[in-house]
Amino acid sequence: MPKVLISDKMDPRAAQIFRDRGVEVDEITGKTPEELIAIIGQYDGLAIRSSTKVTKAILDAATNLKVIGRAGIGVDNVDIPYASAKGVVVMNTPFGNSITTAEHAIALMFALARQLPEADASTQAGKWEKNRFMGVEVTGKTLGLIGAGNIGSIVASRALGLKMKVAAFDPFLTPERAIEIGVEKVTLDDLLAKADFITLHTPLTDQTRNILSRENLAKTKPGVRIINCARGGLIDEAALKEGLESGHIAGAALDVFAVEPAKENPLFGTPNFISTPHLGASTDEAQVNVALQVAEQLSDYLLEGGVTNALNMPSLSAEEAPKLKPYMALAEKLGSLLGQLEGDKVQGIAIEVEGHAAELNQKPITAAVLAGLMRAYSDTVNMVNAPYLAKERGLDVREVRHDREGAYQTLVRVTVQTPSGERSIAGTLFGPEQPRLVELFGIKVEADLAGNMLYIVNQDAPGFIGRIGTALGTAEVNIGTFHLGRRNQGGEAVLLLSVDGTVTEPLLWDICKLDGVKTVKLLRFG
Ligand SMILES: NC(=O)c1ccc[n+]([C@@H]2O[C@H](COP(=O)([O-])OP(=O)(O)OC[C@H]3O[C@@H](n4cnc5c(N)ncnc54)[C@H](O)[C@@H]3O)[C@@H](O)[C@H]2O)c1
Ligand SMILES: O=C(O)[C@H](O)COP(=O)(O)O
Repeated sequence: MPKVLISDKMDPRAAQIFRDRGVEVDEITGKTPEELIAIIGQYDGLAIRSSTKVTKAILDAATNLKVIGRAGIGVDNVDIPYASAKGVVVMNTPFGNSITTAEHAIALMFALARQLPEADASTQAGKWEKNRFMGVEVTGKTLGLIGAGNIGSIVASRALGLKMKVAAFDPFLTPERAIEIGVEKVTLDDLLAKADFITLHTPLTDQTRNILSRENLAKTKPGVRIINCARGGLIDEAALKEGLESGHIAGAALDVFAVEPAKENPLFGTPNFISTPHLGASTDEAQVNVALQVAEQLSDYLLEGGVTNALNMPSLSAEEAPKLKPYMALAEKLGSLLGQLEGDKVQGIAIEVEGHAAELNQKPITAAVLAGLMRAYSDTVNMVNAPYLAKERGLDVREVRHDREGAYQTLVRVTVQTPSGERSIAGTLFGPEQPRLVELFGIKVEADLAGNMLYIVNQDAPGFIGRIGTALGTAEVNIGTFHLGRRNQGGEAVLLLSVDGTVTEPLLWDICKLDGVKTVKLLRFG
């Protein structure tokens, strides 16, 4: 039974789903990194929100970890490149809290427009300062949206409902999508110049870090009000404070901070500044959504191999996973055969699919070929990290999908480029889940790739098979299966034998010395 740790506070329904699906679950929240390191080794899955920082040290200690699920959107608390290198899938729940966060941004916009927190504090202090709190209407004002993805577009729809104009800066927003969501697509400078309110909805990346820098804040319209419910680090907090103090910025509301938890922050106490403690996703509805989703996603992966909303692996629905499973087994075996025969000589690889295989998601097939190939020289490689390791090695990977009907109902062909030229092998599925090699370097064969096998290239000649049988028999090595193929009569032939018992180095040498033998190699398949 796989075992999952929930390490951040989550709706209790998450734990219930794990149990109902047959996954053991522990809820241990509020641990220090050291405490987490001490226990993480026993878990196959980790369910988190934003508090748990999944660092290199945690991942190094997580020797059984297969998947991390973020009940929420932002995954900047997870070292994704390192998780990928370790073969750990990282998933999030990209839509579960979008409405809630968009509503928080709108709430903060109103709080700024009418100075609600200050008015509340003053009233409850018995001051009744009716003339102090003069607000602004939002109707007819321009809302500048930085980032028009899931949350940004929901904010836009709410703002349009409030009769605001919405101008959006988002380099990835197409003109068609801008029309669809009713916003004007503008440059950042345009937005800064015309927005009465600015709201941020981008992830924190190298491009967005400090997007509201001192220089850009200076370009904003006098009296602008700024809202950030996305990520700390998008705004220069010191420059924001100065802008508020000078009056150029009429108000700012931050839900997120450069350093969290923000126990101390230079902005605290600044006039017209409102803060909430990263509450964007904190509604009953959103927390139920993300908790249920993360528990289902992690269970799907751990129990069935289904991959949803992964950030470092192609998606694979729980429905698709069983169809792809035999193909991934075939692909892994083909990759493994080439890895064992060609090893680190491989410079490029092409994975072609035809027939039934061409109707499926090709990414997992490719990942399985790469994992099999690279396992020849790395035992930590798996389907998650194989594409990354291949890229790191500078391996040129090509995927080809053929519509044509070939001799087989379904076929996966793998061709590697090596300094001595191209080498190609192909496999199919028999009946309907049995991986079978059907072509080996241009020679038709029909072989299961399983257990210990001997690969022998020889000159086709009478009596050769008898001599191999005698050599193995003398060494008390039993032949399990026997597959033979040849280019033409008397030409090059390939022999694939599955063997029981140990094939020693001296035995390999004895076979090597037999008349007509060109190559002998011991292969192992899992
Ligand atoms: N405060 C909270 O509790 C809370 C809750 C949920 C999400 N978030 C955060 O909100 C942010 C947005 O979430 P989302 O679901 O809308 O993400 P999303 O991926 O759907 O949208 C992000 C948008 O930012 C755009 N973008 C990327 N780089 C940009 C750049 N350089 N300039 C302008 N736009 C750029 C993208 O094109 C995309 O449209 C994320 O950072 C997420 O972590 C915060
Ligand atoms: O990215 C998110 O989903 C939000 O930042 C929510 O974070 P939380 O789950 O810690 O509230």
